[in-house]
Amino acid sequence: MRKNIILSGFTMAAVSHINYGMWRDPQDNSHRYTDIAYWVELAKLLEEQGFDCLFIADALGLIDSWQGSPAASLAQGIQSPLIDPLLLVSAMAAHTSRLGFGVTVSTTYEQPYLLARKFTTLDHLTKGRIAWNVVTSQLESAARNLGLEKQMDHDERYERADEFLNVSYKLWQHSWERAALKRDKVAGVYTDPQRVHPVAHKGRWFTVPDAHLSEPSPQRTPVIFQAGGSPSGIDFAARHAEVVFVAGLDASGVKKQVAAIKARAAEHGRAPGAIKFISAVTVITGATEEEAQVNFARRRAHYDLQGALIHYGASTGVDLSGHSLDAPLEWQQTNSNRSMLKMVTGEEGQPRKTLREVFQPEEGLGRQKTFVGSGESVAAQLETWLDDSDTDGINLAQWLSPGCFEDFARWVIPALKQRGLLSEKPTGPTLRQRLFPQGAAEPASDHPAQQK
Ligand SMILES: Cc1cc2nc3c(=O)[nH]c(=O)nc-3n(C[C@H](O)[C@H](O)[C@H](O)COP(=O)(O)O)c2cc1C
Repeated sequence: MRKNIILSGFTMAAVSHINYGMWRDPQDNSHRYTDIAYWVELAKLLEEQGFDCLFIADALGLIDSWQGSPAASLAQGIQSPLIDPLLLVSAMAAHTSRLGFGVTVSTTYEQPYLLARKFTTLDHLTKGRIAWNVVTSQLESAARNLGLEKQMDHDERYERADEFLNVSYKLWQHSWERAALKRDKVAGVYTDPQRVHPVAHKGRWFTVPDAHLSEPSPQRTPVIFQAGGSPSGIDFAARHAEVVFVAGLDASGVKKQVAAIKARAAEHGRAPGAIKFISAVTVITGATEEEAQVNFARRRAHYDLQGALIHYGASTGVDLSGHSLDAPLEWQQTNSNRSMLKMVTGEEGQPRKTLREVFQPEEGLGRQKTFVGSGESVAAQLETWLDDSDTDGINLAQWLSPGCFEDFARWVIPALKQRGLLSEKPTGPTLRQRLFPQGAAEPASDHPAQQK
């Protein structure tokens, strides 16, 4: 039985993430996303209610594949305007002591030497509570504005990501011995230079000859989160991820992805249990079943179906503006997010779903698994979902800000506790030790970060 499920709050530094249209609800606070007090309040709320981390998605360009223009996404606030999530963390860290922060950064447009320093800085400032959600990006608009004519090829992006992480591991794990830090005021020696080593990396994408610029932080390597489930994404996750964020409409589909990643991880020599899995879910709850249904009706009244299609089209590289809601979507090889596309088009030979079935289901809100009901009812549904999908926790999508987290904390968390699903919350000092209570602050010995 699960005794310690992972609770992560899922949002983006924008007025609307995947809660399309909710910003119009008078009770919603997302419009305050440029106010640091908004983020501090959110972090404090999640920490007080026992969440393990705040997971912040990101994108690097405008959402412009709807009729070839960003006009609709700008008008409807679909993931634009958008600010930089990494810059929010230190303020939230200053007001919390236990909450982890999983921040999305793409390997396609960064340099490892610079990004490794940013994560080391945040690991120091959070005292070991930072995680990196490693993505390879999916938007043509990002490529165009970051020096490329078009996106790098899908699988090539993962090859670059693999080298990116290997260089980063050298900087984080192998460049500085902890004993290098003397801090000897009398002798006037801060660092023993003999114990700081150049990483001497020369690869296909990156050249980093020298040592890491920052001293080692509590976790050294941030906890590695990953999201992306194409064959190359699965292989990447199996090698590097410690937490995988899986997407899926049904438990059996998610379970298959989990099994595929676990099997591949074993081939890479990683121990069973080396990777934890979370999936995105939406929860609409209340004091009673009736109140939950009233809240659900209210969310549906604000739900922006076109906004959902605008975002999904941009992520998958398909312009859905001319596509009938009642026609199934055909699989096509795009250079964007392939697992997200397959979620709707299905595998060859499977019955395919229409856009309406996926994005405006009777019982849900958009393409996340949705649970509606009283706290006890949601806790029961969640337990079944975790068992059937073989996942370790949830990434709870923020539908009403911050009301949906408050409702979850008030009604669902006590019911989860009663079921024993939160009965062994670890108190380890770092995020990695809370996620893997048997382990250390630094990555496990079978993780590639530890291989020289
Ligand atoms: C559940 C999930 C969440 C994702 N979140 C992000 C994100 O926040 N930002 C981003 O650039 N890419 C995101 N991606 C895209 C992937 O991380 C990946 O970099 C790329 O688009 C290829 O995905 P694929 O392997 O599924 O084809 C996400 C993918 C999945 C499946």
